[in-house]
Amino acid sequence: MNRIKPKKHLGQHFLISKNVIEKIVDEIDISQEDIIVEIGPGTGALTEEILLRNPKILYAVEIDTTVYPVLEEKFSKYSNFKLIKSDFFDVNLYELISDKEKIKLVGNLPYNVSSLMIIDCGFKLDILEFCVFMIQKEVAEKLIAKPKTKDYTFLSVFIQTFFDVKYIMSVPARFFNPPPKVTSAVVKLTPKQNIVINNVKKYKNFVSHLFQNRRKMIKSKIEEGMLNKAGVSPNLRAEELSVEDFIRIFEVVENDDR
Ligand SMILES: C[S@@+](CC[C@H](N)C(=O)[O-])C[C@H]1O[C@@H](n2cnc3c(N)ncnc32)[C@H](O)[C@@H]1O
Repeated sequence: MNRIKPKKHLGQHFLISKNVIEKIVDEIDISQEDIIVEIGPGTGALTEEILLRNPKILYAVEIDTTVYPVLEEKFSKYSNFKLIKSDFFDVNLYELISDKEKIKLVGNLPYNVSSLMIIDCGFKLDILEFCVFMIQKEVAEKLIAKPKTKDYTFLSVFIQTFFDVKYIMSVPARFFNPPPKVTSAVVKLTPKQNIVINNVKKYKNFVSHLFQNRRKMIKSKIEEGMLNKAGVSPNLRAEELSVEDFIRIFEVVENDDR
């Protein structure tokens, strides 16, 4: 492990606490039928614990070419370990499974792109069983934030529309090498049943638009007639709307056939 010098630009902070690693993997609740995709295995700290619990297959997607030999050597005896030598954003998860199969997506995410990776999950709802991620605590707090709080942002609404979010635990910086500047947290995201939004991309742009100039009343962005139809007061600000309000307004706007 120590042969690899951590690379800051790839967000490399390797987990060094066996206890934390075990707790994360406990959350994945691995069975022999599981298809697991790990984002950013690094030198394989989480990977090893996942493989010890014997999933059907573990795809580990890593961008850093220098860790490939380490991973290949360390896990050569595991026939269920597949290293995908790629940027996660270039991987088509749909190609890794057959009909009706689902993926447990996990990882100690690179913090510089963690929000983008989480948002990306909103576009893969139909194939995700759940996600277990280590992220910055401040991002985790956004994921669980309620309206009228400072943490309630675009990310809160977008993710809470599609996922039940569970805050598993905070993880202090000393459990990583090198220690990140911030405290971390483990979260579990489980796709909701009965999601009514079909056009996720449009919804994402819609929520993002309403959060621009978040102090402005929403009537400056959406016609009052539509807000009334959605049963939402036009004088409210985006940060005061519930997730259900966002969904209702979106549906009214979508179904407007003028
Ligand atoms: C925080 S480290 C976690 C490493 C290891 N899983 C652990 O917990 O010790 C993040 C890992 O993600 C990798 N990574 C960064 N950007 C990536 C991307 N776009 N696609 C795939 N892997 C990426 C980094 O090289 C690094 O190995």
